Amino acid sequence: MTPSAQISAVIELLLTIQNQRHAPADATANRFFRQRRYIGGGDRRYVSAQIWEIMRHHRKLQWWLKRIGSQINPRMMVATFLMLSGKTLKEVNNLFSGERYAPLSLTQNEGLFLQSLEGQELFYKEMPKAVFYEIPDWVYPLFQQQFGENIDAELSALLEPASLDLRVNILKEERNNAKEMLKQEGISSEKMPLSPWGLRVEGRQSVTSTDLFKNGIIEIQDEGSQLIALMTGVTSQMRVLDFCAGAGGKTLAMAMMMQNKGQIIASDVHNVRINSAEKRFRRAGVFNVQTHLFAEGAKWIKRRVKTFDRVLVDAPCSGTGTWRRNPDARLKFKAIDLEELVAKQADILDSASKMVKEGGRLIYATCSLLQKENQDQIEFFLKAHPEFKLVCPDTPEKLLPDEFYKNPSFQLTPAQYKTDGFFCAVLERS
Ligand SMILES: C[S@@+](CC[C@H](N)C(=O)[O-])C[C@H]1O[C@@H](n2cnc3c(N)ncnc32)[C@H](O)[C@@H]1O
Repeated sequence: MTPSAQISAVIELLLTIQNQRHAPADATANRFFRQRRYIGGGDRRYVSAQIWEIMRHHRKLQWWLKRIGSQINPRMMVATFLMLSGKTLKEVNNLFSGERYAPLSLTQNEGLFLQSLEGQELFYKEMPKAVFYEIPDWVYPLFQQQFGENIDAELSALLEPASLDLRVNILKEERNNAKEMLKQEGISSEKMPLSPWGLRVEGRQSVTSTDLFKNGIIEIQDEGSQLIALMTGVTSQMRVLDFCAGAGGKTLAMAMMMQNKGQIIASDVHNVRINSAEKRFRRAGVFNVQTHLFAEGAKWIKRRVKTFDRVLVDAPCSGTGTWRRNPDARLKFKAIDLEELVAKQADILDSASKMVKEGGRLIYATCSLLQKENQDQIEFFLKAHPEFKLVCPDTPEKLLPDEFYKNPSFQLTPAQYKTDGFFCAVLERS
């Protein structure tokens, strides 16, 4: 593709993402490229990288367009992004050439608007902080409350691209060997500082095409997510319920901790997720897990009251802790979504807690950075359930780093731990 045709594709994809507001941007992008097989690998990478950057600076680009008095549309978003990334008006004019496969030529007005951006950068000192950090206005005070004077460091880290984290499946291979095998497949990695199973990959690599991945020796899993599995303290004698198992990321890690023994039930309300979890269990050689799909009005819970040693609630949440990976999610998040999520989490916690046997543990986790979904949720639960109390993790063999044994809960943040943002609390039924 010519550079102009690439820019045309960026504009078209941005428009498609905007028109499909309810779909995640990466899913829309994948569909977009599948329907345009003529876009080769190199062009696809270029277009994806540009879209990713535009999504990461969406609020700032809109702010600039308003400031110069221009219409806000995908074409001007892209042109503005090019100008603020260091291109001159002449270079942008050349890209918007109006020739075959190129974007239409810039109108006189568009040219004037863009001219006023010459010499400017994406960041501007007068920008409100919420714009600067790409946070919805209503969320910014919640982060202020959460982070206090660390807010700038935390929100800057939330703007950085996330690392690619892997968990080695020690049912199949030791971490050192997996690291070597990965290297032989051309992928360098480092041992993670916190998880005993983790490898952090340098740069952007396609690990899913490696033999290690295909043979279930590695899984993609953020270090914070691995720590949540560790906080459950599951062992091979236990009966465990993963109440919101989704596609089974934490179930897999717990099955490994249990050395494929004991019993895990992985439940969820979404069939598609359970199906993909089952495929992952097979690939990982995990056979101590059964799946369960929650149906409306099921008696399933009643029959299993107080029967599990450990119940993990990895609750549906705002995903604010994963905003490094999902720049479009932050643009779509509404106050009403948060209220609904908080109510749903309380409901799920209440149901799941019934299944914990006496002396057993309930582990609550989210990938949220918001107090309402985390600390407040636990406080609310404890008031309604005096039979539960917060306890420190009892993970055997010192698998967790020392600092985590001293507290019944943690809040991980990208700035502090270089993980996604995660909350986890451990509660015990007396
Ligand atoms: C954060 S995700 C779980 C991720 C998963 N544990 C993992 O590690 O890959 C939350 C899950 O909760 C499920 N969920 C939503 N409402 C639920 C409910 N009422 N009961 C059980 N699961 C629910 C969602 O379908 C989603 O898969």
